[in-house]
Amino acid sequence: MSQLEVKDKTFLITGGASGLGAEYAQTFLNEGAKNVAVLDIAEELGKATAERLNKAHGDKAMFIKCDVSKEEDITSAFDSVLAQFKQIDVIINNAGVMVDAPDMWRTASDVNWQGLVSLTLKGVKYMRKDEGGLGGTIINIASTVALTKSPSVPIYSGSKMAVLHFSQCLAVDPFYETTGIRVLTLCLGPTDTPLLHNLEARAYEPKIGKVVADMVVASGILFQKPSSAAAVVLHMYKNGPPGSIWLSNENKPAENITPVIDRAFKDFEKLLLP
Ligand SMILES: NC(=O)C1=CN([C@@H]2O[C@H](COP(=O)(O)OP(=O)(O)OC[C@H]3O[C@@H](n4cnc5c(N)ncnc54)[C@H](O)[C@@H]3O)[C@@H](O)[C@H]2O)C=CC1
Ligand SMILES: CCCCC/C=C\C=C\C(=O)C/C=C\C/C=C\CCCC(=O)O
Repeated sequence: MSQLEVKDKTFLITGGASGLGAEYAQTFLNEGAKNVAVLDIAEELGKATAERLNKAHGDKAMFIKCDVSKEEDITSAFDSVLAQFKQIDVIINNAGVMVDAPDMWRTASDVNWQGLVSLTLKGVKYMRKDEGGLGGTIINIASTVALTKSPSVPIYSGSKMAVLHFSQCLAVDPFYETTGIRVLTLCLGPTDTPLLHNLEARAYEPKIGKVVADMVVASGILFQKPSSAAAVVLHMYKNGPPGSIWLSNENKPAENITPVIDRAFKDFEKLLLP
């Protein structure tokens, strides 16, 4: 597969006001993206990010306040991006929160899971070639917690496993041949953003949170640089075959882990199929 162009493409990035989403916006504009729409619940931060991007890249970015856990926000933000930029070629479903605490897990699950599903479905409807669209790319952000067992954040981990499985099920052949839409998934390891601050308060139970937060410090787990994650997303966008799943961990280059996941599913099939 030849490399896909970033030039002339319009990106929609959720959770793009700060953290990794803002890093992805910057990276794709540096690569010549035509436009970037930043959707985020954080209004002041989002406006400031769009202003910074516009200063550096000449009015190519816009910010839209959007809480991805709210269906009406997603619909109206999607329509606003189309009204302003006339097209959407790439959606990066990046918005996510890691809080399993009792008063927060439902909202967090709506953001991490339902919001991502909703925007993916909206993107598919708009982009699909078999219904008059131009095709495109949808990048869904999962986590390495979808591949390991994290006892402190089982709800967050479950939502990321759901993201991974939803994306791979959606992409099964002949999805790409029919729609012209590449669905790509990123399993991201610990990366140095505010998501990893205040770890103790993020567990489903404070006692466990303290143990794990201490363990994370004691074990010296590397929090990779946001720029490493962005380099992997750029690589995936340019080179990722439809349905592929990627790893970004410990500042290493992009690794296509689709064969590893497929092998595991083949083992399940051996158990299940006659
Ligand atoms: N930082 C890390 O170690 C890892 C992050 N990830 C995933 O990467 C994605 C981005 O994470 P970070 O940038 O690290 O987090 P972050 O906390 O630094 O930034 C998250 C952004 O999402 C926005 N956001 C939160 N709730 C929202 C909502 N309801 N609607 C719209 N936007 C909302 C925030 O305002 C913020 O701008 C998330 O999906 C996260 O689960 C995955 C694995 C590791
Ligand atoms: C309450 C402490 C939670 C620690 C979770 C740390 C980061 C999770 C962010 C991710 O999305 C995935 C990245 C890395 C996972 C690394 C360690 C997880 C350890 C959690 C556990 O064992 O419960």
